[in-house]
Amino acid sequence: MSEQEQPAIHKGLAGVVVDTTAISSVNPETNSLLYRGYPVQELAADCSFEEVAYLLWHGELPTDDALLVFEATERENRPLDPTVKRVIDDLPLTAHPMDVVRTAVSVIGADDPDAEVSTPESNLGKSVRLFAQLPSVVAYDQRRRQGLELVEPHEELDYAENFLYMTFGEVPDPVVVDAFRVSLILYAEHSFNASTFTARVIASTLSDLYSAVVGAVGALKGPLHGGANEAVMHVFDEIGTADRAEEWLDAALAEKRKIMGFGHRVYKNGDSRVPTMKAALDALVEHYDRADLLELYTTLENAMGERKNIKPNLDYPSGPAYSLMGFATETFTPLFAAARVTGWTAHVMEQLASNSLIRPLSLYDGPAERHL
Ligand SMILES: CC(=O)SCCNC(=O)CCNC(=O)[C@H](O)C(C)(C)COP(=O)(O)OP(=O)(O)OC[C@H]1O[C@@H](n2cnc3c(N)ncnc32)[C@H](O)[C@@H]1OP(=O)(O)O
Ligand SMILES: O=C([O-])CC(=O)C(=O)O
Repeated sequence: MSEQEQPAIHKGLAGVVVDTTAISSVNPETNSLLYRGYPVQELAADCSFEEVAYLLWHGELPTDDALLVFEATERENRPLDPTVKRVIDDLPLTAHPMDVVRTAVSVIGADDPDAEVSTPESNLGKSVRLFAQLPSVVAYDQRRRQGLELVEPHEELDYAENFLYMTFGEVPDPVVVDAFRVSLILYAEHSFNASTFTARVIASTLSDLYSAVVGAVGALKGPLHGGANEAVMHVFDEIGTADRAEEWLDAALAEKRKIMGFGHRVYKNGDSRVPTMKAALDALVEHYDRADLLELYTTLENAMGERKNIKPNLDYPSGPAYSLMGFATETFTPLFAAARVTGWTAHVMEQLASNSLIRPLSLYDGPAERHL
């Protein structure tokens, strides 16, 4: 390219279509999200999280027989290897829980003698193993921070029930289990978001699946992406009560702060997943009798609409929902990671099935050539 020709720069890759995908379709025009063609709202209403994971990986919902086999495999894979437990135990409590998840995925990978085998069957096996073990990692980390013993997985419980059981030592009310199941389904997949794209970049070098997931966890941690669900709760704590929300927002906007849980790179008119998660939050608010929390939620949402016309994203209702369920705030993004590992690994396998090294160009704007 000559010096005169100035290529278009797509900062943040905004608006750039880099590849095709058959896994999900995010449609801001119709405000819809489809997983393998199915509206996510229908999946959230009728499916278990196991069925949705199977759909993302295989392209079709499981038959009854296939589901039984898949559920049995997931349950067998839940217990953590002693090496993984030991490494978690050795990590300081000052480490963020996302650092624990990132390290645990790395150790699970390093412990796998087939880590370097990259056939579709082997990668599917690794995906199921990570899917089954991340709840054990996340639940154990929350418990150890509270000085509690690890709760071993319960093989008669489904994924969502068992996750809550391992975290809290009991299966909560069905209202809570259902809200949790819905959140996992909504968080599972969202096309070429930053963490999934990170996983695809790593996979495109023909690195292993575990490395791709480690990178994705790192990308998800940031507050402009998955870290926002944790950050929303810090905002709620900072504001305190609904009557202080408008004043807080005006001050935050005056300081040019980004308001966590609002805005989206693709949806500019509202996130398709929010109404479903908001309904789950409403059910939790009623169950726990926390109208005060809902008042704060609504006041801030309305004020943000009036001031900036910016709508909430999925992290806005998920943060307070996870808080009501009893999760520690710093555990919210690990919950997102546990759900999104389904989408990440589906994308790694899709990338590998039709690979091209991901390597964009940049426009140099440093010093002109010079010599010593
Ligand atoms: C599940 C998920 O990962 S969803 C995303 C979770 N992240 C968050 O909630 C963090 C808060 N939100 C944001 O920072 C942004 O909305 C992002 C990063 C998600 C999307 O950003 P972009 O697509 O790059 O939007 P962009 O930054 O161009 O915003 C356009 C305008 O809206 C403003 N804006 C966007 N989001 C916000 C926000 N949350 N608070 C305040 N202003 C905002 C920007 O400041 C910008 O204003 P300007 O034109 O006056 O400079
Ligand atoms: O799509 C995005 O950019 C972020 C998002 O909502 C997600 O990953 O769920």
